[in-house]
Amino acid sequence: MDDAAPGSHDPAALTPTTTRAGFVALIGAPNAGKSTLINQLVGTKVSIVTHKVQTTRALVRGIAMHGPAQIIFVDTPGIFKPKRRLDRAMVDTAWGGSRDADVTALLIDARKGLTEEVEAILDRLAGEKGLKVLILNKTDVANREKLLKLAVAANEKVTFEKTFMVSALTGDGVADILSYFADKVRPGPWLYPEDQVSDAPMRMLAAEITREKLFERLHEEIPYVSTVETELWEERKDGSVRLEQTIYVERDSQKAIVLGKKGQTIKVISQAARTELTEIVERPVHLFLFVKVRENWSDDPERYREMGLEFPR
Ligand SMILES: Nc1nc2c(ncn2[C@@H]2O[C@H](COP(=O)(O)OP(=O)(O)OP(=O)(O)O)[C@@H](O)[C@H]2O)c(=O)[nH]1
Repeated sequence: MDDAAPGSHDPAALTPTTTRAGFVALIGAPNAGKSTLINQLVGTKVSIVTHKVQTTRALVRGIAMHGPAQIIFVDTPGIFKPKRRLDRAMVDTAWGGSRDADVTALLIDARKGLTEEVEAILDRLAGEKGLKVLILNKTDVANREKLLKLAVAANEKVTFEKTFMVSALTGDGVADILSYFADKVRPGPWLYPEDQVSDAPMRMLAAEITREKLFERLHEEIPYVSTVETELWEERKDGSVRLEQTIYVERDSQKAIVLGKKGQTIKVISQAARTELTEIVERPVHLFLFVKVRENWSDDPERYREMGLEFPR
C-alpha cells in the first residue's frame, strides 16, 4: 500500500524517512581557522591548511555524517577587502555560498578579536537572511574574559541563534557544533553516498596539496601568482596512481624560481606532495610536475571556472 495520502505529490510523504541532510557555510576572515575546523568536523583532510592567508581559492566541501544526518560543509574563501579581480571573485563566491546554505556559521579568531575585517563581515552578515551561528575559535590560545566580551559584542551586531567556543586545532567543543548542525539540517534523503567524505574531485584535492607545498617552500610572491592543475589522474593496474600536474606561473623568472637550481626546488615540492597524496589515497603515487608560463592567467575566465569561481565583471 502507498504511504502517501491520496493525491499527495510531496516526495517526502512518498518515501517516509528519518534521514536529514543540508548545507552549512563557514565564513570568516582569512586565517580564522575554517579549513582546520572542517577537517576536524569531517575527520579527513579535505581542505588545505597553511599558516598563510587566502589559501582557499575554491569552494571545497567536506561531508560529515552524524547519526541520521548528513552535513555538507562549504569551506568558503576568506572574506576580505577585495582589490584584484581574483580577490573579488573569491569574496563573491564566499557570500554566494552563504546564501545557498541552510546555516551560515561565522568563525572568528578569538585571539585576534574584533578586527576591522571581522567588523566588516558582521556588518554585512547583519543584512543577510537565514539562520546564523557564531563560532569563536582558538580557545586554546585565547583569554577567557576576552572570549566572553567578544561573544557579547558580536551578538549585539548580528542575531546569532547560538554561540559556540571551540578549538579547531585540538577539537575541543567541535562535537557540540556537529550535533547542533545535525539537528538543523532538513529532513530528507542524503545527498551523497554515506562513505563519501568529500565531493571535491580527487584531481582538485591533489592540485590543492601541491599548491600547499608550493606555499610552504616558496615564501615570496610566487604562490600568489601560481595555480596548479591536475592534467592526468590514472589508476594503474598495479594499484598505483599516476598523476600529472602543471604549475602555472606568469613569468619566466618565476618559473626559474619554482624549478630551483638544477631542479632542486621542484624536486622537494614534488616529494612532499607525493608523500601526502600517498597517505591520502593509501596507494603508491607517481607524481609528475611540470612548470609552464601562462601570462595573465589571473585575467582568464577559464581559469576561474576551473577553480569553481565566478568570473567577476
Ligand atoms: N591555536 C590554534 N590555532 C588554530 C586553530 N584553528 C586554526 N588554527 C591555525 O590558524 C591558521 C589558519 O587556519 P586555516 O584553517 O588555514 O584558516 P582558514 O580560515 O581556512 O584560512 P583561509 O584559507 O586563508 O581562509 C593555521 O595555522 C591553523 O593551524 C585553533 O583552534 N587554535
